[in-house]
Amino acid sequence: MSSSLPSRVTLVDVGPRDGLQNEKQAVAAAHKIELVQRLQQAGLREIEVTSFVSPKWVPQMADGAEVMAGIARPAGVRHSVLVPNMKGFEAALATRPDEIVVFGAASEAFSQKNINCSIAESIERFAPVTAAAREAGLKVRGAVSCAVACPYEGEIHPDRVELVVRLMKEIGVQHVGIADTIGVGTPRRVQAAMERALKHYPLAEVSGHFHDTYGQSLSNVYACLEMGIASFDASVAGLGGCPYAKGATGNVATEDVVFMLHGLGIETGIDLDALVDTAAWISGVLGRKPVSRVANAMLARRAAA
Ligand SMILES: CC(C)(COP(=O)([O-])OP(=O)([O-])OC[C@H]1O[C@@H](n2cnc3c(N)ncnc32)[C@H](O)[C@@H]1OP(=O)([O-])[O-])[C@@H](O)C(=O)NCCC(=O)NCCSC(=O)C[C@@](C)(O)CC(=O)[O-]
Repeated sequence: MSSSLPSRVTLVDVGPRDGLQNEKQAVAAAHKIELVQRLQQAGLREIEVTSFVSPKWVPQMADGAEVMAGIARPAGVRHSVLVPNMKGFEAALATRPDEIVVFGAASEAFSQKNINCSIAESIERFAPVTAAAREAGLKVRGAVSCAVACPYEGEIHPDRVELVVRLMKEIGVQHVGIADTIGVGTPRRVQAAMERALKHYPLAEVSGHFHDTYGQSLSNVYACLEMGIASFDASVAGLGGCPYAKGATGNVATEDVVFMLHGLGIETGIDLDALVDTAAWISGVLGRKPVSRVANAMLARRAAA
């Protein structure tokens, strides 16, 4: 374990994709485009914009091409999109993402529910996608869902995380994101999963993706910082959930992570006030308050001033 924490951390805001994919109400493409714009203005340099999946499975992401076409593409900001297969890749490629994300799972049952195939079949699908993306000059990230536990199978052993990580490495995936899909992970269990990823990928190419269902996500981010991991997914206003993990709440809120990191003296390049404005804005669009403790605290303090 590293003795000092990283001096700089990269946050990937997954709010436009993971955050909105599970919304019951229709969210206009124009609002998604504005969300990306506001995140960029708040200093986010990595944004997961949308996914190119079946609109029958995830209707909320059916406007991926429109959203990608509508966003500004300033230099220095990386825009990623989720891709499950070659059909998704071809649609994604036409929108010029900087990065694609193939998404597998350490649980067979979740793989079947989420992408309608086994883990082995998913790797077979990801192999040509990864090769084509790299050929096109795009970076390929891999997400490993259910790295701690699965909503259908229960606890997942780190051996199973390592297996998927190794298979992703073998097909040329360049980065792995270790995901606690249902947010039951606690620091030592998350570290155990991360250790397996670090057997196959360097520190700079491993990230954490923690849902906050049981309120553990910030502790898990901290546990990973102690290992030297310096990249995390987070979702503005704590938006989100996965349609195939019922009851799972959103990712750790970006504002909460930024507040903790800045408190630790770790740079993010993110303007917390502007981020809180964004959290308030998108929550207003959705007709509710942000889930983020930091956003609510800062908004209450502003209102009282
Ligand atoms: C993977 C599939 C497509 C397989 O779905 P399938 O039904 O097995 O696919 P298929 O190849 O048999 O095709 C069936 C139909 O889907 C169409 N199709 C096939 N592929 C595509 C595509 N890419 N885009 C658009 N359409 C597509 C295809 O053209 C055909 O259309 P039809 O002839 O019936 O009209 C489906 O299961 C799916 O779309 N699943 C969506 C899963 C998803 O988006 N889940 C949420 C994201 S993952 C997540 O949130 C977890 C993560 C990453 O955040 C980390 C964590 O926290 O765990």
